[in-house]
Amino acid sequence: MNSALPYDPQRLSHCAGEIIVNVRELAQRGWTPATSSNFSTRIDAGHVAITVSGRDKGRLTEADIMVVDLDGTPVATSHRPSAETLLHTQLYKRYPQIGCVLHTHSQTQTVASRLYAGRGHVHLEGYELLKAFSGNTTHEMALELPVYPNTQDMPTLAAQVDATLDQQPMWGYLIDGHGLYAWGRDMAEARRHLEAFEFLLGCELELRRLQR
Ligand SMILES: CSCCC(=O)C(=O)COP(=O)(O)O
Ligand SMILES: [Zn+2]
Repeated sequence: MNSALPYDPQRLSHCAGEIIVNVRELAQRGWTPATSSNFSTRIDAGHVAITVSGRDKGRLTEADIMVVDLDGTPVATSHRPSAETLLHTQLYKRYPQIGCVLHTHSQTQTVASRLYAGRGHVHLEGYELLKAFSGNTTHEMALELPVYPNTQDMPTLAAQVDATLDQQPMWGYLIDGHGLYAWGRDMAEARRHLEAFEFLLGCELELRRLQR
């Protein structure tokens, strides 16, 4: 380990590479329009690799990934971390086993967040794809995906997320008119959860359209 840094730079390089490759694929699907979205992976118990604020997430390079501690304070960099860093670090702080947090702004996620904001959640039931969420072994179950009001006040939003996590385990949530957060123990699991939410929200929107 480089003694000048409180984290392993090789581990940061690995995390950055993983974010770049995966986010490029998500961006190609149109899930990160207009510099939106943010992404992070855990470096170690006290440090997180996260995207720099305002960067084009479809064209990320290692220079677009920085380090914060679990309070969201930049470490050994003058870059500004994602405006939504607290929504990432609250999960790493609360769950030592969480290794990756992904936030995207696909059209499906955003439209669903608008339609279900009044209800406060999207009810997902009976889908085989519910088994994509770790811990679920059958389609014979229901999952409530929370929808929180959008705000620029991250501590308020984080407090609402924490209040839900006190009541129920979950792998993601929507923010009204904004997008989706999903997470997992590593990039593969977080991405599986993100893709499952995207697919299931698309099914719910299509069902609504057909039932009109
Ligand atoms: C232009 S998108 C508005 C901010 C946002 O919702 C987002 O996901 C990106 O913010 P960041 O600071 O992480 O670039
Ligand atoms: Zn966002």
